[in-house]
Amino acid sequence: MHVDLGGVLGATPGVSRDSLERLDEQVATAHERIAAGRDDHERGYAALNLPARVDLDAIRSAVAPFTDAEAVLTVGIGGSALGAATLADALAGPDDPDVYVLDNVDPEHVPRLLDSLPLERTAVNVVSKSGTTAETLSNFLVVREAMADAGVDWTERTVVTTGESGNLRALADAHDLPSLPVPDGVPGRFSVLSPVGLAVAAIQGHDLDAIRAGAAEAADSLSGSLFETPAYAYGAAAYALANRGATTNAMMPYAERLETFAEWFAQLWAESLGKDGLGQTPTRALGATDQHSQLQLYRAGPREKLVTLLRPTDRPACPIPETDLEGLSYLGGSTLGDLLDAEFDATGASLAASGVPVIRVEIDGIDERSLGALLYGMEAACVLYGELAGVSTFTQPAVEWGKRAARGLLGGGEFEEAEAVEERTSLRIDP
Ligand SMILES: O=P(O)(O)OC[C@H]1O[C@](O)(CO)[C@@H](O)[C@@H]1O
Repeated sequence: MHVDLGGVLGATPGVSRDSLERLDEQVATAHERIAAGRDDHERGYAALNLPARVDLDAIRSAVAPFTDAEAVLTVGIGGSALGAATLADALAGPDDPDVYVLDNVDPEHVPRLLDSLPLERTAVNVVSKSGTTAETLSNFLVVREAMADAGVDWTERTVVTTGESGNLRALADAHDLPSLPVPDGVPGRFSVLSPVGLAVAAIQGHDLDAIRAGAAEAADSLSGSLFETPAYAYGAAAYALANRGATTNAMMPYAERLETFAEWFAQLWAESLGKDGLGQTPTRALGATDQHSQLQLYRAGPREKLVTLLRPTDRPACPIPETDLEGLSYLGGSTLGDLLDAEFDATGASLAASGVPVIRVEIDGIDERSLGALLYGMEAACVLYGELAGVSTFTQPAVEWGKRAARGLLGGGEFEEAEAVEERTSLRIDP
């Protein structure tokens, strides 16, 4: 992962070179804290040890029964789905099994998806760290029943990734299902480089060692200075910009294969840093598509955005045929890759021209090694940002209120939150 901060110097809000150098003292202190957390394999920091600790052979042997699958259905939500989906969408090859994700409980979508799948040749990858998440467990019960109705033995088609306890662990043990651990001390949104994110990549036959090697390279690059560590440069600059008013971070990859990465990044950034009234709101965009929907706002709207432009430097070409169409001949003979790169550079310059802070992030290509480095790099950037902001990066207490309310509404116990839902204020306008 290569990071260019040129687009934040002199922007509004922006960060000067001097400020970055002053901030680098705090980065050195934060890095010591992160290194100490890693040395003690402390909760949260332990995620940054995964390249050295993940057992790739265990993943490969757990999914071995499924490598002939025509389809892979991941049943999980949040960190238990987005990492696997990011790797699957980025690395998908023409001969890979199709990958689907059930990370919502939509009563129309779920049965429609299940009806469309070859269930007897589908691998079900059910993932939940807690093993108690309502959406994941209810979806899995629906999937299990659909398989039974289709005469398919779900215990032959299911691999489980979960914690040491919980419903899923009990189910896996009761039916002797192939299962993988969610490593202890690793929050869901930081678990892509564990079995949580790698099981599907293993079923697809991707090079897990290359993913790990890319992540290990990024781990080795962590040092006490943002001027030597791309991940820390990104985290520190984003933090400094948020303090100066850039409270939105628009993650804009210029590659279709990285669109799901922007979703993964959104959970990482939002759930880790959104605390104590602080945080930077991640939004998702896609280059060049959203130049034609969002760019107007980015350039001429409220000055509260950082735009992160992400691209692979090595990408396929796809020649644009010569044409004599009026005003288009300039395109003939170049490639879609050239056009997309020109759009990337032009959009960066257009934002800079209107003083909007831009950070350019480049990866060598869209391959296992580059993805490993990018995912690890952004995790380390997030941990550093959290250290600088003084927030507890590895917890997400604010999500529990809604879970208790929903559980109470469905008769799953007495919860004051459920009563609060009933007592909500309404000002309903009917047609
Ligand atoms: O893996 P689990 O325990 O099912 O949780 C899924 C997701 O739900 C959250 O706990 C938020 O509700 C996320 O942090 C997590 O990634």
